[in-house]
Amino acid sequence: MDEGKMDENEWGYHGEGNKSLVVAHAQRCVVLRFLKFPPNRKKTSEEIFQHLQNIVDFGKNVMKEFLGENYVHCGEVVQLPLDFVKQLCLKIQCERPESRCDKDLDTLSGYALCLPNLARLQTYHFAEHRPILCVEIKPKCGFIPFSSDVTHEMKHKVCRYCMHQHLKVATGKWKQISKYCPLDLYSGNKQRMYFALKSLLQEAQNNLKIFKNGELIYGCKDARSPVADWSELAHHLKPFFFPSNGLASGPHCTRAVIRELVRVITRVLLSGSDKGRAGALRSGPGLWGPPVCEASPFSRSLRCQGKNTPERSGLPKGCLLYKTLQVQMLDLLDIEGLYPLYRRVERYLEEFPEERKTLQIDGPYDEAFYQRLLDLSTEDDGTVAFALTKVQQYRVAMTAKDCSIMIALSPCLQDASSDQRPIVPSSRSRFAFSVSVLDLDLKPYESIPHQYKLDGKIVNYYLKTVHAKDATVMSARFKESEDCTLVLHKV
Ligand SMILES: O=P(O)(O)O[C@@H]1[C@@H](OP(=O)(O)O)[C@H](OP(=O)(O)O)[C@H](O)[C@H](OP(=O)(O)O)[C@H]1OP(=O)(O)O
Ligand SMILES: Nc1ncnc2c1ncn2[C@@H]1O[C@H](COP(=O)(O)OP(=O)(O)OP(=O)(O)O)[C@@H](O)[C@H]1O
Repeated sequence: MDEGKMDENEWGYHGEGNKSLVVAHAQRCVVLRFLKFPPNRKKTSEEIFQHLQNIVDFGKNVMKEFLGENYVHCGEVVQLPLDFVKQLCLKIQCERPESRCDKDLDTLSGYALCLPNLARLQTYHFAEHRPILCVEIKPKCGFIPFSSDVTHEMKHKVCRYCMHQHLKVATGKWKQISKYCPLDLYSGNKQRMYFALKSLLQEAQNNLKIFKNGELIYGCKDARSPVADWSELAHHLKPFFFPSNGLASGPHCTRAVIRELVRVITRVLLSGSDKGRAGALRSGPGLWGPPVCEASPFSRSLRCQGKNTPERSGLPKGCLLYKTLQVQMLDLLDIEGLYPLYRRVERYLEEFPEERKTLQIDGPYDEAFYQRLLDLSTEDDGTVAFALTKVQQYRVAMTAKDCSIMIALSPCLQDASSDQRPIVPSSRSRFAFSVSVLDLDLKPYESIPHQYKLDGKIVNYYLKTVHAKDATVMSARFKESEDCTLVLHKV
């Protein structure tokens, strides 16, 4: 990219989250990722450069080690002409969802991250001419805390995502409770994964997006987004999954196309032999939480039908979901056990503020930082060193709980042999695919008190409202509900 000759007309709005905004180049397979800030909390250019460089270093030295070379794209920090950034910001403003406009794109520093456009496969510089389908999933936390520091029994039964759903609906973030439960997706059991993916398709929230040739075709921007339209989605997907047609339109076609999509995504998620050192994190079997979340409609249904609890995670060790889960499980103590350790570090820093640098709270995220993350001991010897290791592990775990997985699928000819990428078959076609992770920005040290408060809020809300109601009406209602008999298809 020639940073000297930037033209805002060559770039278009691609998407954004809470902390960054992404624009994509119209022809080349690159995106620019800018930081966003609340209007009156601007940072200096130097701070922004350092923040972006930390993101790159953390990706290179930590996440690539844990998740594997091929899944992680760190990109590079680029300096752009300020005029270009200002014009670009004006150009894209009208496309931003209202709910994200509480923060402004950083137009003052001129710094951004330049990354491959993961919605258009991994060819870094030039767009492929083949059509490309890309599914982005933000799977969230895939396990139930196993820490003995957990004080609310409910946290050992219902996963954080399922509990949080109720608070999110109550505060108007989303309109309805999703049937998606991360534990189903991370189960490695094809039927549970199938159910999880279909639930995401029914209620995408910010956990699922689908792009066709780099354009968003499915997924909601905020609670005001129109309801998901499967027939429209199937219309987009039909040429990918049933290229030679022969399938009439209508509900039957829609179901068939969605089924194919879910099967292909399940297969891709279970694939992978990429190397990574997440295995170094594997904790003993006793440390694994229960394999199901009691709030998942899938497991409720099994219980209702008198069937056994599904087995523990059957994810293949090479797959990205497995590795991501291992990193998430660096949260060994749960926020309840971690918070007092954070306070210990805080007290130390209050006394010795100059030590913040030595403790690598704000980086550098180098090899030494990575090595310290591998110490999984939970024996507290009362030292600041122990507290710091757990704090840093927690931050990394939280990062893995909030990252997204991008799956890019490109149809390939039956006899294609030149394609170096792995292939996934569907009933009527085959796809070259790639899997990547995005949003691997290390969670800030400062967010720990917020996490602590939010955790209490989520659990208390769930206990007060949902569970109390559950206890009285749920058992009766569920017996009558059609949810009780899930139809399990062969996958
Ligand atoms: O706390 P959670 O689980 O709600 O996660 C936040 C996400 O909400 P979600 O529940 O996925 O809708 C939230 O996503 P949205 O802004 O709601 O799309 C952010 O990803 C936030 O991370 P950060 O503060 O921007 O670094 C996320 O905060 P972290 O907890 O990961 O710091
Ligand atoms: N390299 C990339 N290629 C293609 N699309 C990308 C890339 N990076 C980000 N995106 C898109 O931009 C969106 C926002 O990016 P990202 O998730 O990194 O933002 P964020 O503000 O850090 O998120 P969060 O709200 O989780 O903090 C993503 O959901 C994804 O659709």
